[in-house]
Amino acid sequence: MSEPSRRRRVGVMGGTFDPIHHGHLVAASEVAQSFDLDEVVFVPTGQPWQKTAVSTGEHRYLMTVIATASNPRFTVSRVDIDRTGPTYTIDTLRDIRAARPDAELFFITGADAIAQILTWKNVHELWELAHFVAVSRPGHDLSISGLPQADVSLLEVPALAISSTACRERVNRGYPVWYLVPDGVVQYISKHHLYRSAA
Ligand SMILES: Nc1ncnc2c1ncn2[C@@H]1O[C@H](COP(=O)(O)OP(=O)(O)OP(=O)(O)O)[C@@H](O)[C@H]1O
Ligand SMILES: O=C(O)c1ccc[n+]([C@@H]2O[C@H](COP(=O)([O-])O)[C@@H](O)[C@H]2O)c1
Repeated sequence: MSEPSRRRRVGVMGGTFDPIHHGHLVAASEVAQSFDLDEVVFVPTGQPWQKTAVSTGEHRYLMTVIATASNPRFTVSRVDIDRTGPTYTIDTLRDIRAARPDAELFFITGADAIAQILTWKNVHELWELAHFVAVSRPGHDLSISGLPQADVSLLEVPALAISSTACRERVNRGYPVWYLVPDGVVQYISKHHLYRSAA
């Protein structure tokens, strides 16, 4: 008798990625290992409605492509930057599911993002579309109290105290971001003069 075929397991790493840094990449890599994922799709936000003054979607998309290019399991989706209006994860997951109807989805968030999830649009429908994996992040308590235990997992990942905000501020002050972000992203930021006038 043949074994039932295993469903493809796909991680979805949503973020503004302004810029993408090694904290994002380590989080995705650790979840891929722990949850036996076949692919992690990085999805740069289009218009993140809880943030202000972000770089253009094209800059953030291209930096994400550069940062993930060397990992054969990492891909990048344009679904959020190509959709007009504010970015909601409910739409992200519906679009990713439409493109991969047979896949089991795992949405990856940091401790700070999961703490805010009850403010997200249609939060109670999110659990039907994906399993959520909340990863540890320095400076943030990792807790899922108040969230459905069966739909959210916690994962401790190597602590990288890096944020996009700190990277932007460093560039703005003329400090290096080598080794905080991938080398190609350092060069992209320099080539396009990102983060120079406003952090
Ligand atoms: N160093 C990190 N360790 C673990 N998770 C992280 C880390 N940095 C970001 N994340 C998670 O990655 C996702 C996308 O994060 P985002 O693109 O907003 O980066 P950020 O560094 O938090 O940006 P900003 O400083 O501009 O708010 C979120 O779920 C966030 O919690
Ligand atoms: O769906 C929402 O209402 C919602 C509100 C805030 C953030 N999110 C998602 O959370 C992910 C991380 O967002 P951010 O703003 O921390 O980069 C990203 O995929 C966002 O689209 C989603």
